[in-house]
Amino acid sequence: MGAWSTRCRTEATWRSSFGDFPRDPSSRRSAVEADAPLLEVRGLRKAYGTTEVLKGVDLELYPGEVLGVVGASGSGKSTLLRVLHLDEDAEGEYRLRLPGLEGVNLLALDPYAKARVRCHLALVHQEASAVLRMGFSALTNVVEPLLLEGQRTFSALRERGLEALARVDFPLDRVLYPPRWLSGGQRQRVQLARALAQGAAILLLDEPTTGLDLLVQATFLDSVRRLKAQGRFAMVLVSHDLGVVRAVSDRILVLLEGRVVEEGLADQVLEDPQHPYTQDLVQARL
Ligand SMILES: Nc1ncnc2c1ncn2[C@@H]1O[C@H](COP(=O)(O)OP(=O)(O)OP(=O)(O)O)[C@@H](O)[C@H]1O
Repeated sequence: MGAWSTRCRTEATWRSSFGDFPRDPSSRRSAVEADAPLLEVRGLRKAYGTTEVLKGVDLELYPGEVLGVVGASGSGKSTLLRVLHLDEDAEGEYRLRLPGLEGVNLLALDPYAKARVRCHLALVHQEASAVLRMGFSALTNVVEPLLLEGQRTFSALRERGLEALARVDFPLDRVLYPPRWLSGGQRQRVQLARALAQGAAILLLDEPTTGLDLLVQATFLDSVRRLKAQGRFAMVLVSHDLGVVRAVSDRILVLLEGRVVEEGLADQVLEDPQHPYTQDLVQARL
């Protein structure tokens, strides 16, 4: 089997291959050394026509950490997430330190191989319709990755979906509602539950709290923090809101016109910003 043909190991396939799914996800990633990046990007370039939007971005994401990405409107944050989710072609190197993918530059894979790798990556998008099927129920949306993997036992799918939804505090009396009947916060929880059911290693969050009222934002961020504490995912969080980024991020990366201009521990970047743009950003928030 070529490296590119690696399959995601959701709970269902894990059980059939290895017995009980490990409850502590860190044991599931024992192949990943704690001090080595889970995700590594080098010299990432992305252009639309003649306009270069990402101009040589380097970044690392370590197991269990949350990397916050901030920057001005148009600096390339969402483009970066789309490239990380393998939705866009780009130049450079992008590696995931996961079994079967060591040494593989994901940007060089063909579309079919990218689709297989994508099951390690999950998106939570400001616009739920970018991730969810708005006409299907919340529960169907959550178990869809398992269906695509070949799971057909209704009771097992239902149990797995309900478990994922409960884990992110989704109201279980609404699991049969389609997303268009749900509130913004509930839609974001469905996306989180889907990522859990999928067994993704990396969660990519694009402005996940934009448009939510403050209380809903706070409870959503609590769920994200809990998933982080449980070591469920490593996460890249894009937000224009420094408060949101500070609430959950271990490190922060600042993008300006497609380049990383500052990077460091969250407290360090926010309390002692070095680049004039970051200084303005922090100042503007005070
Ligand atoms: N599909 C596309 N075709 C052409 N240009 C695009 C496309 N997608 C994004 N761009 C351009 O790339 C640049 C970066 O866009 P991107 O959405 O990544 O920025 P951003 O930092 O996420 O901005 P915002 O905070 O406003 O969402 C913008 O100038 C945008 O117009």
